[in-house]
Amino acid sequence: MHILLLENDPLDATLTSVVLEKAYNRAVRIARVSSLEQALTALRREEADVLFVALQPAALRLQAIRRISHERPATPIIVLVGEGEDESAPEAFAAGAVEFLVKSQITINWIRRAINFAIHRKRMLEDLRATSNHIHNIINLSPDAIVSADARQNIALFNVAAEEMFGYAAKDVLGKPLTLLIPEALRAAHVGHVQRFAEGPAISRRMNERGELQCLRSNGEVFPAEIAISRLQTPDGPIFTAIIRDVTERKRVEAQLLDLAMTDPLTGAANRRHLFEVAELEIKRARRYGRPLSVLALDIDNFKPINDACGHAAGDQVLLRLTVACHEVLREYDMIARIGGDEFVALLPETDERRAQALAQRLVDHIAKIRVRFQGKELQTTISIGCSVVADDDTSIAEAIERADQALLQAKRDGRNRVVTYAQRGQTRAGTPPAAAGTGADKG
Ligand SMILES: Nc1nc2c(ncn2[C@@H]2O[C@H](COP(=O)(O)OP(=O)(O)OP(=O)(O)O)[C@@H](O)[C@H]2O)c(=O)[nH]1
Repeated sequence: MHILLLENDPLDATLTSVVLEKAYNRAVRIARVSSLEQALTALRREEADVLFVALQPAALRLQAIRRISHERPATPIIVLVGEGEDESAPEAFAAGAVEFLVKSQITINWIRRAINFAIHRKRMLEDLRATSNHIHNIINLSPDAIVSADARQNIALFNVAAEEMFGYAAKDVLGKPLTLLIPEALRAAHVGHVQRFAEGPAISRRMNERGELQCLRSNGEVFPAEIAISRLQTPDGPIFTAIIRDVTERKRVEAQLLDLAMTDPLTGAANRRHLFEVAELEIKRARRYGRPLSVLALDIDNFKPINDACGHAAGDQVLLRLTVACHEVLREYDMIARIGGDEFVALLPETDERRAQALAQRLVDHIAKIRVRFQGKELQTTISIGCSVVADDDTSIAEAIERADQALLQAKRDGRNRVVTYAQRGQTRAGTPPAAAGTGADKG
């Protein structure tokens, strides 16, 4: 056992040394120093198992404890004080001492127990400090924001990821209300959530069914986040810790994927799958309310020569412009889908045969007037359209599209740039002839 004794009263130093030697049957090495600097020099040369600090007056003693525990955090410090100095114990512990003895009360057993306790306690404190540093590092390594709030819902912990996510420095938000991180409109609901959680039996859970919440950055931006919270009971009341994941990017990708799954990448029109999904719902709605539903099958006339003469890129521009033209003529609740190379289908809710034919004719007329500019050239095209109405006994939209296709073929045979409507019993009925395009058509 190696003990360092920092004592500026030589007589007391001798008395303490005698007790220590007796306590350890002389199996102890005691080094005596009388000033803080000497103690530090001795400790730098050789670590002591225990350091006794018995300096007088109290201020000198306190200063020594502070400095040594700062510079030599692993050294267990036992404070020795004179009679009547008991009240200085809390200060000594706060400064870093682990044990406190009054000189006149020292006995052999007492000092042995105090040394054992001091060594043990110091080790525990060191372990605690290492664990706490470790946890602190993990918290700051986390890519998710970790934010704790005290019982009054003031921010008590704000990790590095939280600083980046919310745009605040930890020092600026510690002690501030947690609601700082919640959009104003949701603050009351949030406080309710936390209160219900505080009163409930669970110690950890996701914030709501989907664990999702809207959060607020310092620049006012609202972002979606996934949140899990836990509650820790402490003597000062509960502490709530939230792990917050910014899901903005994930949501964006999800929306993009959803969009990709529903749309044709070249034109942005709906794709076949989406058309069929929407058509199924529209058919149900039309039957339930006894409303008409029509489909148009559209195809560009002589599209191949455009591709052949001007290249595929020029053809793509025509397809794109055709889609835009459809949106210009059709109503907001109509749907236009690209189902093949230059084949489109329009789904027209609340539209009977006459109105479908009129809309189709407007589309044919509109397209005929459009000129698509491509690399200094002006491309002109026309379209042909076949119309059909969804019949009561149709099992899917495919049957109505099939009939519209037959009418479309007839339109092609009749000379293109026109509308033909499929009539019952396989008949087709021509719409407005091309010569009269743009005149006499019902404008819907
Ligand atoms: N630029 C471009 N062309 C495409 C695309 N998909 C298909 N095509 C072309 O579209 C043309 C389709 O031609 P068809 O519909 O068979 O014939 P058409 O020349 O339009 O003649 P009609 O339909 O009889 O009036 C072919 O040349 C295909 O190569 C595409 O994504 N981009």
